[in-house]
Amino acid sequence: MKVNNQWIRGIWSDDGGKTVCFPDQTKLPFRLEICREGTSDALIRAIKSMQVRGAPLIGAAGAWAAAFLCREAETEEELQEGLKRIAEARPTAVNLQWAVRRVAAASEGLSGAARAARAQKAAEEICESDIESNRAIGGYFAAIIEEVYRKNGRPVRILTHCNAGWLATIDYGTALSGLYVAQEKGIPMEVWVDETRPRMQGLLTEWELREAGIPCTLIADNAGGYLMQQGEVDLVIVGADRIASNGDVANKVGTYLKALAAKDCGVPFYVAAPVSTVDFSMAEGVKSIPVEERSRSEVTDISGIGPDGDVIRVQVAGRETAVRNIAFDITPARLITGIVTEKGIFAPGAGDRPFMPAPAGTRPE
Ligand SMILES: CSC[C@H]1O[C@H](OP(=O)(O)O)[C@H](O)[C@@H]1O
Repeated sequence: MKVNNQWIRGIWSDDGGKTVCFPDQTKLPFRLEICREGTSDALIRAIKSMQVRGAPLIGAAGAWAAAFLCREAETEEELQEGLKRIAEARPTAVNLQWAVRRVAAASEGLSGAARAARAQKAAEEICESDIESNRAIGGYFAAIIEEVYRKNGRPVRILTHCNAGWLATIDYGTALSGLYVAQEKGIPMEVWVDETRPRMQGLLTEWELREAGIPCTLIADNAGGYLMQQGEVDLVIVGADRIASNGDVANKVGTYLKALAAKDCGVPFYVAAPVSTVDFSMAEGVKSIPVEERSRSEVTDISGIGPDGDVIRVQVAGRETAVRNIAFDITPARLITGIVTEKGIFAPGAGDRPFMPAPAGTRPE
């Protein structure tokens, strides 16, 4: 995306893979600071601290970390231990484990500079395919937005949770990709943006949409159900961190509650994600997908801008307060109208079994 006349991606290399650059998302939307890192350890830290975040972007950063590791490791043991540390940096987004496996497999059997070069090529391929997937996802969801616009003849009112925009990927995003494509087609929209406690990723979505000129309104997470009940939401679109084979979806905490409200109010509820977010080894998600629990400080403290314009954190709950910081929840397939992937839209809640091994010769429409 272009920001302040500068082309920026979730992560990119401008020196032939020696280092990678990425916006520090812990400073956004208050300050746009570009980080530059060239070691696997630095990228592990960036993933854990959420300087880079969002399932596909975590995968891409993990791929680059694995590529850096392939040029750092002096023994096979060091390599395998490092790959494990990268894959375990955050547990819920399956894209991370998937990307590390892809890079490791691509460079297996090679050594030295040849291994490093092949690993880097695999990381670059993962980044490029992410852009293509997201553009395709955007095309499918933009068609749904357009259908609502043609039917109602007014701006389409869309609610989204967390951030699944270009900041969560290499470019375009997943949930927001359809909005960007719809905007290119001249379809008017008005977006309700959940602030998304505790990390407030909704502020990233609001920043993205405002920079893109798409009208949006920031709301408290708990207001979404009321807006749906009052008929002020035409569509809900969210991202995903892991999708089980039956279509159960792990996404930012609060997504499940949005899906329940949408079901109760008859509002179509869509999930947008590349197929790399599907965990084909997992038959169902509600009981099986590992849900990350993060530090208490993300709940007890909140970031903001101080009087002198610096990013500061203030404490909103006491140190003696008991806290559980549950970072994701699982939405059952039965609550999901459609999962928008680069290979099409699937409705597991309506019986589609797109991620189960389809019988030979058949493919869900
Ligand atoms: C395009 S996937 C974005 C997905 O990742 C986010 O989690 P986090 O901000 O903790 O990395 C959130 O679940 C988004 O929907």
